[in-house]
Amino acid sequence: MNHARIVPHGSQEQLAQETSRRVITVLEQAQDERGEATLVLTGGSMGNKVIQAIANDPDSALVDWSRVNVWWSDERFVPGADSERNGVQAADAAQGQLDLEWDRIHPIAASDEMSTAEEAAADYREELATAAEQEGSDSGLPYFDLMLLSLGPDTHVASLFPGREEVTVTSTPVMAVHDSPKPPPTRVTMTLPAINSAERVWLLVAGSAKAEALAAIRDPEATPQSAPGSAVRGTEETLLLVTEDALPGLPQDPEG
Ligand SMILES: O=C(O)[C@H](O)[C@@H](O)[C@H](O)[C@H](O)COP(=O)(O)O
Repeated sequence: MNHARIVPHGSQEQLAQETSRRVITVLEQAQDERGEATLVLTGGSMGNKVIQAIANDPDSALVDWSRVNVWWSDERFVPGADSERNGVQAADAAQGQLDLEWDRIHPIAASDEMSTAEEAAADYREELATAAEQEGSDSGLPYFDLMLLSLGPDTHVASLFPGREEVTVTSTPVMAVHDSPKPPPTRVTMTLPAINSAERVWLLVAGSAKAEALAAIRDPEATPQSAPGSAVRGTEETLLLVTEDALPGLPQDPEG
């Protein structure tokens, strides 16, 4: 992952707050340039802390939230109100503080809306393609200003797990995942080409429990199959936003 710039932080709180500021800056700039901004959210505890930090950040008023499009890189295929849903956790973290427009929020369909994860994936592909068409693009994907991702302890990102065929798929931007090694077993995920279409990809890596995974994705021998997190890159920028305790060799932060 030599293409990625590592940005260390002293604690998870600092990581959340500084990432919040970075996100706000990107969204603001995108709105200045294009009139709107598009953010792809991630699940995971650090991703939720970032959303919470944005919701509590006085500078979030610099963004016109009614012109922010929100997508997810993956979702657990469970009922819509289930607290395991990344979308439900994101809404809880935002605490109603961000004045988003309902029709710009794009959750992946839940298991009480569609009968299979394949249907939910097809539905998301269509929604993405429609958004792309509205932007005058036939690529099947709208312009993503920023893709936030969280690194799993096994190096997974979104629902792309090591050793699984989903990491090699290039024929579709979104697919169903069955028998996921991490529960719940059924999921819907963006594939690597969709993730890597984003202008900026920022990978959140927090805590000493992620140190091995971080080393694995930075190993020059890493492949998408051995360490999916090693294969993500933005078209303009790839950042590893990390806490120092996830970086071997740097001092440990007792609060991290
Ligand atoms: O769908 C999931 O199971 C989660 O979204 C998962 O992909 C998560 O993002 C990472 O495992 C990092 O999670 P933490 O930040 O909680 O360690």
